[in-house]
Amino acid sequence: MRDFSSSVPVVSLKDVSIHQNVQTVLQSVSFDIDKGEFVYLVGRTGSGKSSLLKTLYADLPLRSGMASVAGFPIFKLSRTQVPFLRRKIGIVFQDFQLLFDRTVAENLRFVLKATNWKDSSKIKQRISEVLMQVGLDAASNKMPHQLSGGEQQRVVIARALLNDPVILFADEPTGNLDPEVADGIMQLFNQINNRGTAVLMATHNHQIINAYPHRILKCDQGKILDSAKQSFSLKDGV
Ligand SMILES: Nc1ncnc2c1ncn2[C@@H]1O[C@H](COP(=O)(O)OP(=O)(O)OP(=O)(O)O)[C@@H](O)[C@H]1O
Repeated sequence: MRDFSSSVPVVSLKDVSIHQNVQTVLQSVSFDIDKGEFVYLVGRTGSGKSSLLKTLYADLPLRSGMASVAGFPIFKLSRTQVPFLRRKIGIVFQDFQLLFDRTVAENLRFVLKATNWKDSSKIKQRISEVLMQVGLDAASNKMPHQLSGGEQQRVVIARALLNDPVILFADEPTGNLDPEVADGIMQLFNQINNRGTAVLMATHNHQIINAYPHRILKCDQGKILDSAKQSFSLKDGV
């Protein structure tokens, strides 16, 4: 069992409400995620998983409650602060969102340049490190369409790792993949987690949760249930 007691949580929510326009999607949300923790986010379609994740990476404004992510207070976070928050976190979506007219290396270089990396030898080295980490060191000069779906997802994960994030937010990262490919991606997330990066992953995939058990947060009727505090059934709405 790892000791998380001495560290400040990488995510801390106290009495937060999650909104989509005028709709309140989740209320009275309070939980912490510690450094290096792996947490699943489950719940039926429309229960608020993506809205919660979007709030945490400042794509949806937080309008009530106290929350910090990677050391940033995100209540009314100003637009100018968002890029600084995003440098401390990694985001992985189900649909890969790579730039399809550029090579893998150029996709990664684009992000490093946008986050103020200047030294071209350091850029090259970092690209090679993250591609190695996701098992794609030979794919640097390939175009995304020359890669399989699983490989494209690995590039997206490599991209999320570029700035050495304290937490990865992943929204259904295995949703479009075959079971074996999804399993490989899960193993990769676990390796990344074992190196100390926290993970919050929204998923509907029961098999994955059973194969790789971790703490579970469940969006349920406008509230969050936390497996660290109470037991609940996964059958309904995962
Ligand atoms: N862009 C949007 N504008 C307005 N309402 C939205 C928007 N996106 C989601 N919603 C609403 O917010 C609620 C929560 O949706 P959300 O996408 O967070 O659920 P989810 O649990 O991620 O669902 P899924 O498993 O299908 O991805 C739903 O009622 C949905 O209709």
